[in-house]
Amino acid sequence: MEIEIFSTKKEASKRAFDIFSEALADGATVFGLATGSTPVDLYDYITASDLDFSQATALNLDEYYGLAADHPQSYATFMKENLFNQKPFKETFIPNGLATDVTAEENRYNEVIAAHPIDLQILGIGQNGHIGFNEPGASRDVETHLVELAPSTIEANARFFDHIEDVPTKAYSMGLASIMKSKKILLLAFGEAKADAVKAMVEGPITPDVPASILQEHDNVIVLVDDAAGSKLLGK
Ligand SMILES: O=P(O)(O)OC[C@H]1O[C@](O)(CO)[C@@H](O)[C@@H]1O
Repeated sequence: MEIEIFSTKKEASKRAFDIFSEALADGATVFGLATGSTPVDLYDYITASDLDFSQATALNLDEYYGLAADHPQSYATFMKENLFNQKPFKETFIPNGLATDVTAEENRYNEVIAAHPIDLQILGIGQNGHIGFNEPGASRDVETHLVELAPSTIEANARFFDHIEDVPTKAYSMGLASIMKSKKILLLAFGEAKADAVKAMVEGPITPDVPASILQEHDNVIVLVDDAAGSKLLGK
């Protein structure tokens, strides 16, 4: 794991943009993308750039169960508003939140991932150490699956909804096994609320209690943090 610490979120996001651009220039064609507040500045840099993704494929990590793609809080809508409307990709994939045949949807999305091996995966991290929606206790062997969201995740994401009761309690998510297949991983974390999760991911034992800690076993991971998120790392 390579860790880089920046004074501000903006500087870290600019570095993320540079890594993204280099990957594209080096021939990457499949990008794994994340939602949430973390990658928004990166997406702003991308939409303001002249990078061309018309030959590229995007695969998203997760989608809320029960939300239609055109629901205002769906991750499909988030991606359109923050990236795809301004920067069209050749093709984009995201789990179908309305799919009620869970096994069929898990299999469908696993086939999508198998057909489009991810060159560069962007990740955020939850305050409880989740990546994608792989909550504490998640098995490292699982691919796309329907997740029961942790109460702390529902609370953290309530800020995007009018009422906490509106936050879906489940989501389809790529599994840890799917994420670990990505050729390169770029994880971003900003703000003091992420400091404990970052420390546990980087310096703690590899444990299902901190799903992101499995990234210590991947040989091509870059972690970009701001000072606040990196404040508990040794040597800080
Ligand atoms: O970036 P945020 O909003 O802090 O969320 C943390 C992570 O949790 C998720 O919302 C769950 O997948 C990710 O999209 C995000 O990277």
